[in-house]
Amino acid sequence: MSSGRFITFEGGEGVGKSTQARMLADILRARGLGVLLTREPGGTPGAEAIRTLLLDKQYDWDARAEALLFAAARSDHVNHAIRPALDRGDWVVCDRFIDSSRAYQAGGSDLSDDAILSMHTIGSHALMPDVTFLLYAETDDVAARLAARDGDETDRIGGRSAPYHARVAARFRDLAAMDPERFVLIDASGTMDIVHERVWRAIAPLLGEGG
Ligand SMILES: Nc1ncnc2c1ncn2[C@@H]1O[C@H](COP(=O)(O)OP(=O)(O)OP(=O)(O)O)[C@@H](O)[C@H]1O
Ligand SMILES: Cc1cn([C@H]2C[C@H](O)[C@@H](COP(=O)(O)O)O2)c(=O)[nH]c1=O
Repeated sequence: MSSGRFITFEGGEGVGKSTQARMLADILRARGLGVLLTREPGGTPGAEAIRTLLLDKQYDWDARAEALLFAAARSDHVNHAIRPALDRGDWVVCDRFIDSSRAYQAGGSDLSDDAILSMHTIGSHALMPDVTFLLYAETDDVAARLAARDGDETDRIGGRSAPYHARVAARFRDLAAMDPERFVLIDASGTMDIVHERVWRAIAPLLGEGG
């Protein structure tokens, strides 16, 4: 019987997911909990290798191949890292998961949500997070953060057009509206500490703390 929780961070490029995932993992560890901090695509040697294939601009995957590669990476990650951690009773804090495939591969292209979820059922036994934080912020604020972090560099998916990323953002919002029990919307504007406080307020009750 697992006592750990599976927490995911979702949202568009550069909105602060990795930062907030790390801050949440730190505060959970400080309370003596076992925590796996991980990311997608990636989190295992095999999935990190697939990440390189997916993000390298030299490859021209079509939408279906791309969705299958994300599902294969997730399958390895779930079966070799996430599921074992949850079975140990650890908390899992993951930077992106299935909702990114639903938003980017289905929302951003012509694949259906059902197709993405079928791949997830085959690859990862349809594992879903307990809580998903969807971070959002003004495009200009995020662009400034990304420019400071990456300069002009983008990867194969991050470098797609503004209309593509707008479709992704709209799909994230739709997913959150369809599943309000699981999703927590987080205003990601303000300092890292202010955003962390918003995240912590939603998690603290799960630990019997006020938040
Ligand atoms: N609240 C914040 N205020 C200012 N800068 C921030 C804030 N949160 C994160 N950053 C900075 O913005 C950049 C992007 O943050 P981060 O890497 O956490 O975003 P991300 O959503 O994980 O990005 P990606 O989608 O590329 O993985 C980093 O340089 C980070 O230090
Ligand atoms: C898990 C997942 C990710 N992506 C995209 C989103 C980003 O552009 C890249 C890498 O993610 P990072 O947070 O910037 O490190 O991959 C995707 O399209 N589908 C997915 O399932």
